[in-house]
Order: sequence, then C-alpha cells, then structure tokens
Amino acid sequence: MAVMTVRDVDVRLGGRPILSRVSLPPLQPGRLTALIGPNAAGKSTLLRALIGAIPARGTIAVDGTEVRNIDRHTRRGLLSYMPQALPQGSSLSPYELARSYARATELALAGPDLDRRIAELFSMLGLMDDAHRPMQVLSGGKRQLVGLCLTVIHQPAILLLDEPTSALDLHWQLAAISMVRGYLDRNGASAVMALHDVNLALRFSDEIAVLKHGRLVAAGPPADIVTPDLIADVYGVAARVETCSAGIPVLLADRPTSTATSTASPG
Ligand SMILES: Nc1ncnc2c1ncn2[C@@H]1O[C@H](COP(=O)(O)OP(=O)(O)OP(=O)(O)O)[C@@H](O)[C@H]1O
Repeated sequence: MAVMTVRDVDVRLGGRPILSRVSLPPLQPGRLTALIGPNAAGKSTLLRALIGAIPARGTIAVDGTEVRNIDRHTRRGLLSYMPQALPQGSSLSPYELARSYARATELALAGPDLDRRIAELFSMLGLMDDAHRPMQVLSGGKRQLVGLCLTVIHQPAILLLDEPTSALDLHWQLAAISMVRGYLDRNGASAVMALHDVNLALRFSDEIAVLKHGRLVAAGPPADIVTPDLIADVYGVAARVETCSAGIPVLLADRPTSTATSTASPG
C-alpha cells in the first residue's frame, strides 16, 4: 500500500511565503492524520501542494516517487482531494455525478457492481432519498456528503480532505468521519484531513499535525499534542483537556485570551 512522504515543504503564493519547511509524520496505510491550526495557517495550501495543484519545494512523494513526476492518470487513482468549497449546485443528480466520476477515473467497477458501491456509500451517508434529485436543490450539508462520496468512489490510496465536515450537523459529522475511518481500515488507505473541530481530531485521528503561520508547530499522537499550552499558543484560547468516560481526551475551550494569531506569514 502507498506511503506518502511530506518533508520540508515550502510554498510561495503571490510573491510571499505561505508554507515554510513543513513536514508531516509518514502517512502510513490505515492512518488518519488530522491537520489543525487557525484560519490562514496554511492547511488548504498544504493539501493543494500535496495533490500537486500548486508548485512546492521540498519532498512530496508517494512510495519514493515525487508526486509531480507521477503521470496524471496514475496520480488520479492514487490521490483524491476534497476541496473546502462545497460541490456546486448543478442539474446533475448525486447518482449521475458518481457514475461520471467513476467513468472519469476509469474505475474498474461497472454496471451492477458500480451501482452497488454507489448505493453502499449513499446509504452510509444518508443520500438515498436525494440520489436522483438535482444537486442544485440539495442543502449545503447534503452537497458536502456527495463531495465526500465522490472522493472515495474510485478507491484511492490517499485521501486529502479539506474540512469535509464543515457543513454537517453532529450526526453526519460522526457518520462522515466514521465512513472515512472504515474506508482507511478496509482499504489500507491513508488520509490527511484538515479540521477546525479539535475534538473530532482528538477522537478520530491517529496523528495530529498543527500548523501556525505556515509552519509546523507540533505533530504526533493526539493525546500528546493537544495540551492547554498548545491551544493557548496556537489559537489564543484558554482551554482544558479532560479525559471522558471512554478514555478519550476532550478539549473544553473556555475563552479567548488574545487577538487572532493567524495573519502573519512564515518569515
Ligand atoms: N493564491 C494565493 N495567493 C496569495 N496568497 C494566498 C493564495 N492562496 C492562499 N493564500 C494565502 O495563504 C495563507 C494560507 O491560506 P490557507 O487557505 O491555506 O489557510 P487555511 O489554514 O486553510 O485557512 P482556513 O482555516 O481559514 O481555511 C492565507 O494568508 C491566504 O491569504
């Protein structure tokens, strides 16, 4: 199974540095890395660099081959990116979109097998009743769930997900991340998931990487990384970390302690 390496990544946009020497723990099969950090820290920029959508310096490689040197067809099968923006409203239905994504990625499944896979994903994500309605009449949350289906329909080895739960209610946040976790477990795939909800990161990820001002400030097991000092430093928030009855750390955010810290670029 594919292992992605991300080391010393620099990105400049609009003539200024956005990411500086960012490295992630190796993205091992079955593992979920949550990417957290304040607004404008560089999370989306890092994901776009990983998919090869923007130029970057440093090492971004899958099984030792630089992503920029992997041909487009192979790259599409290996890496799948879900952008932060919700899928556009269109006259196509979720079912039609899923079929056309499967065709575009030359998914080996066809006919009834493909229909079974679409039905399985749609049923996990509560989309069966909306499967044949035009995207333009679906709610924002439903469109985000469709976007998540499209990201995994062709069974890629590495998922790069930019705030995939931002439009979802509590139930579907948990269902969406559980679907991703199950996908990683079953397929030996790995994922990097940008998240604003630190508690979702604590609950579901294997590693957390924290960005601030375009630099990596911490990375490792969730319980080691998320501390009151880190939250105060990175978010300017006074917080406590307590352990719930299931033994999972939970962040309790009390109050802002300073003005936002997110606007400066890496020097
Ligand atoms: N095309 C661009 N040209 C110039 N600057 C850009 C460009 N795209 C992003 N940036 C800047 O890069 C910085 C990081 O933005 P990015 O969207 O990666 O942050 P983020 O951590 O994903 O933020 P958020 O949590 O608000 O979504 C911001 O200061 C942003 O203005």
